[in-house]
Amino acid sequence: MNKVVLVTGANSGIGLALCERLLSQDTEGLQLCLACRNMCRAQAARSALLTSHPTAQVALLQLDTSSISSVISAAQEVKLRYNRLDYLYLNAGIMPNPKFDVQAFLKGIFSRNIITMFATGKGILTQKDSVTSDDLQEIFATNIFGHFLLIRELEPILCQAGKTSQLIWTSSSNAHRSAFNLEDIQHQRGTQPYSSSKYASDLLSLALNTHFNKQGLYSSVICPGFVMTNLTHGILPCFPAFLWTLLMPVFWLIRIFTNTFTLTPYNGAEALFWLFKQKPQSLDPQAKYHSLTSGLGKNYTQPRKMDVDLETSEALYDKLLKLESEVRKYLKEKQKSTRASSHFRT
Ligand SMILES: NC(=O)C1=CN([C@@H]2O[C@H](COP(=O)(O)OP(=O)(O)OC[C@H]3O[C@@H](n4cnc5c(N)ncnc54)[C@H](OP(=O)(O)O)[C@@H]3O)[C@@H](O)[C@H]2O)C=CC1
Ligand SMILES: CC(C)CCC[C@@H](C)[C@H]1CC[C@H]2C3=C(CC[C@]12C)[C@@]1(C)CCC(=O)C[C@@H]1CC3
Repeated sequence: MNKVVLVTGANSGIGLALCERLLSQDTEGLQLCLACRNMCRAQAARSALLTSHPTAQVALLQLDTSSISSVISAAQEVKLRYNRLDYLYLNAGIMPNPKFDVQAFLKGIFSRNIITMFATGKGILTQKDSVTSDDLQEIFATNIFGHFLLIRELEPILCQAGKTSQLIWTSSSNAHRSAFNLEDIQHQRGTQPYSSSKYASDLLSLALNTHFNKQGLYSSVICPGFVMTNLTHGILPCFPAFLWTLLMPVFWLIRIFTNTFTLTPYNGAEALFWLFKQKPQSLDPQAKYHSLTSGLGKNYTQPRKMDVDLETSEALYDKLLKLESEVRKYLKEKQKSTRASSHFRT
């Protein structure tokens, strides 16, 4: 039986690099499913993967993690197509409207915190969030809640007797407890919705382990390091892509001091790929697995304890369950009113 691997946000960056790496190690024994919001970009990614691995099984799935109805129909489709799901990579993520604080950056360069600043981006980035058509904060909906709903919908194939499945979150070193507030889990009020959403994924992963390990479902969190992708290019919009490339020698230099500058999607996918090869029972639920690249360009994975606790993770889990039931109620009402309006039209 081939293992089924589903990757969200698989059409570019770290997600696509992971798919490439998975197929490079095992073309025959895998059924890869690229879950993407844009089917043209998904098709292009599939073609690229099939060019280097012509015999691979690569399927596409339309999934917009920021949309409740899209998540629910995508999950239905997965359950129809597959009777097992061995790995679910929760990788799709956004950091829209980032604001880079040049002053704080320059101050950071001449401070003791320079390494932390380069490793985590702490203190130099803020974002402006928006609201989705489901009335959720967009970053929260895309990076965490859509994925939570997906897991809940896929429970029947993720938790099967006698089998284990793995959930693997692409989190970030930018996840900070200080950006997260249990009273405002969507981060409606602050200026760091990205950091808050990533910290929430760290907490949620811990809670999922508490609730699902007995049923054979395990959750882990990774940090890809600082990788040049569409997401990071958006941070300095005045910088065209070629200028980022010109900065590469500077980044290689910085890498000597902080091995978190993985820089390429291939390197950033190291921990995602490493987790694929591990026994889930051997993993630490309180660790974040970091993709790291040494000054000489060698990739490796290192676990580091997360700043999370069981009590907060449980509290977040309860809030997400509550939001889930509200959202389902809202969806039912929306469907009822669309049915009624189409009835009147006919
Ligand atoms: N690059 C970095 O330095 C770091 C990245 N990360 C995380 O890594 C993950 C991958 O990002 P990265 O590869 O860097 O950036 P990319 O922008 O290249 O990849 C993000 C992927 O997520 C997809 N996506 C975005 N929104 C949605 C949505 N609503 N529904 C479905 N898919 C969606 C994008 O699709 P589309 O092409 O259609 O936009 C894209 O395929 C993210 O979770 C990010 O937060 C974490 C730490 C550092
Ligand atoms: C010479 C200068 C133009 C260099 C600027 C560097 C910064 C733009 C980057 C240094 C560390 C980076 C970083 C991120 C974004 C870009 C930096 C701030 C992230 C916050 C991107 C998203 C993440 O999830 C974590 C990254 C940590 C490091």
